[in-house]
Amino acid sequence: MKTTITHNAIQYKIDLSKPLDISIPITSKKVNVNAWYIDAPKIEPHREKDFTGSVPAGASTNFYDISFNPHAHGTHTECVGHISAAHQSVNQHLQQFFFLAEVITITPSEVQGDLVITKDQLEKALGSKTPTALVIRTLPNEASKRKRQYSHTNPPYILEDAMVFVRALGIAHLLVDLPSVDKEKDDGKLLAHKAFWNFNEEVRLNATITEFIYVPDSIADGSYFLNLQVAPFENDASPSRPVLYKIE
Ligand SMILES: N[C@@H](CC(=O)c1ccccc1NC=O)C(=O)O
Repeated sequence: MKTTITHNAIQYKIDLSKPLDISIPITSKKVNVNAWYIDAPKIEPHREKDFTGSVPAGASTNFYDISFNPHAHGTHTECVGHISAAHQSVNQHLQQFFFLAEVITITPSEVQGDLVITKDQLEKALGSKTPTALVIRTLPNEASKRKRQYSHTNPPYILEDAMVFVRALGIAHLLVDLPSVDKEKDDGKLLAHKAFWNFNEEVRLNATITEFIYVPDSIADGSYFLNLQVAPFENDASPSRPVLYKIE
């Protein structure tokens, strides 16, 4: 199923029958990807006194309760509500779902014992491109990233001036394969989050950060259309399923 998209007076062809899903699903397994020092998600039959919501247990339907944390347990998209005192819901602020996106690959560099993504690396990878959405795949890119237990591992993160550069380019949606764009233990500074949303000035309410994506090696760097939607929870963050379509 092919379609032509006209965007800023340019025509792009994509094939809707060839979606490239870059989400990590949420399971109740111990090996579910995890960060921020909490247990695995729970997905289990609802239980009342003499009722278990499971067909094998005798119920007419499967009727499962789910308990998870969007920031800790899989691909999720967040808005400025993640760091603001005032409640802000990603479901309210993400109101368009197709964006021109660029996939880039970065090997974080070592700075003072941390692995970081620098402005220089982003500048080189993007060249003259100014997409609305930026998808960053970091190297190494083992498939085990989909199951990694990140707590206390000090994963790579994005430097503040690199994020100022992202904002200045007008990138409204940033997607990364890391648990956070900031250092795991930073005493709450959250410099990259704040730079991205322009937190101390005119806040970019409609801008989003998607964390815990996984971009398989089979997806080449380059330009795509991105379909980005969240489960409609009214919360700062919600599980999401970013899907790329190669521009043909
Ligand atoms: N680095 C922060 C913590 C943090 O960033 C965080 C904590 C819990 C859940 C998500 C977090 N950041 C996600 O982007 C701190 O050390 O206070």
